[in-house]
This record gives sequence, structure tokens and C-alpha cells, in this order.
Amino acid sequence: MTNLIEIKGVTHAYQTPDGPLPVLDNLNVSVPEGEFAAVVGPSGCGKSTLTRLVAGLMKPDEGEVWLHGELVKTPRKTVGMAFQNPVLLEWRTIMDNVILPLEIVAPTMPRAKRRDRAMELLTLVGLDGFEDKRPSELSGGMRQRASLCRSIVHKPDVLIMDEPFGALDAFTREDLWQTMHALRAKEPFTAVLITHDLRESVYLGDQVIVLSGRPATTQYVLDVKYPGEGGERKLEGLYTPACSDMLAALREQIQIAQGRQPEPAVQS
Ligand SMILES: Nc1ncnc2c1ncn2[C@@H]1O[C@H](COP(=O)(O)OP(=O)(O)OP(=O)(O)O)[C@@H](O)[C@H]1O
Repeated sequence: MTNLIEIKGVTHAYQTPDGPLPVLDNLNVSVPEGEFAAVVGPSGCGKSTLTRLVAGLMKPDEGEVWLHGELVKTPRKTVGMAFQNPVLLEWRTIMDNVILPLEIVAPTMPRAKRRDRAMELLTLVGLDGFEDKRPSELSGGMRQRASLCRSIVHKPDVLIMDEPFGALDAFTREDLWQTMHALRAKEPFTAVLITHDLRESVYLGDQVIVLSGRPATTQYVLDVKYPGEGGERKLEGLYTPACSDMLAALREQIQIAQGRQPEPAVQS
């Protein structure tokens, strides 16, 4: 399998009035095509900076970012992005919000075709019947579903998500996790998910990358072996010993990244 994202020896510091703030230190990350990489790490360690580098929104001081075999130097149209607050345009319907990237990336695509493509995704995430509503008429979870459709409507090479489910209640969040799996089953895409939720990282990730405290480097990579038959990930799987062990390992790594002494595991 070829690596769709290759981050090689990336080091970066922000220039601030108080001097340079080192944020990334010789960071190396590889994400094979079609894989889902979850990135976790202490608050402020540089996770969002990593997403900006992959999207080509900034250049590292040292090192290289490769996407689909091309060196990233400028902002990429082939990257879809989703954030904690889905920024949907209130003056547009849900349908017109979802087709927005197609207007930019595929301006010659006939409107009927754009609508068909958007409707296909809206149906998949359970929003058929809401396409003519305005964003304010939808719940937070529904808005995030629409935002996810918008992020992948133009079939980007990679979907970057910066805590997209962080503002949702626990039940809605779990629904959205399942929606992510449904979307990926329909049309596989490569994804990088920044999250603070270790369960989310294990449920969604093929690999979980733990970043160290700032300046961040790759401290630990967990190859997720999700329990269950036929590759289908069921939520109940999170409550199995296999997942508990993975979560315990990640928790320990986060404590190390925070510079804390890992707490001993609780014996049952
Ligand atoms: N444009 C900028 N100029 C200066 N400093 C910045 C800039 N962007 C981020 N920083 C600083 O760089 C560090 C890393 O920020 P970043 O947003 O990448 O971390 P993060 O891991 O995503 O944080 P969190 O988990 O809290 O969302 C922080 O200390 C932040 O204050």
C-alpha cells in the first residue's frame, strides 16, 4: 500500500513577539491510502498545526509534507476539511451548502449532477428531506452531518477533521461515528482526525498517533486491531478487553506526553 500522506522530519516554530515558539520537532507521520489516522496528544502540542501543514496552509521550517506523491507547497483543493463548528452559510440551503466545493472544484459540472452527488451523500447520512432547510433549522448533530457531506462531496484525496465531534453530546457523537463508518464503506477515503477522545480514536482509527508534548514529535503509534468479524466495527466492541487494553495503552502514553507519571492499571 502506498502512503498517501507522508510527513518527513517536519520541524516548525511560530514567530511570536516573545520569540520563536517551537511547535513541531522532527515529526514523522505516514498514512497509507484509504487509511484513517487519528491523532491525539496533550492540549496545545501542535495537532492543528499538523493539519494546516497537510492542507498546505503553511510551510514547515524544516522537513517535507507529501500528498499523493507531490510535495505540498501551496493550499490544496484536494483536501477536505471539517471542524468542531460546522461553518454552514445561513443564506444557503443545506443542499447549496453541500454543493459549494463542487462550484469551486468542478465549476463546469451541471447543476443537476451536483445536486445528485450531494443528495447521494445527504441520503447516506440520513438528511434526505432536509436538503431545502436552512442550517439554523437543523440540530447541531444534523449540521455536522451536512458539514461532513460538504467536506467529501468533491471526493478529496484526504479528509482532515479537527475535533469535528467535540461539541456534540455523547449519544449524537456515537451516531456520527457510525455515520463516518457508513461514509467510508460507501466511498473509502484517507482521513486524519484530531481528537481528544481516546474511544473515538480507537473506534474510528486504523492507526492512532500519539504526539508528545510541545514541541510535538511522534511518540507512539497504535495499530488498531478492532475486535469483531468481517471488518465491521460495532460500538459494543469498545467494551471488550481488546479495546480496554488499547485504551489503557493510549492513556498511559498521553500521561507520558503530559509529563506525568503513568497511573497503575486498575486490577479487576
Ligand atoms: N499562528 C500562530 N502564531 C503563534 N502561535 C501559534 C499559532 N497557532 C498556534 N500557535 C501556538 O502553537 C501551539 C500549538 O497550537 P496548535 O493549535 O497546533 O495545538 P493543538 O494541539 O491543536 O491544541 P489544542 O489541543 O488545544 O486544540 C500553541 O501553543 C498555540 O498557542
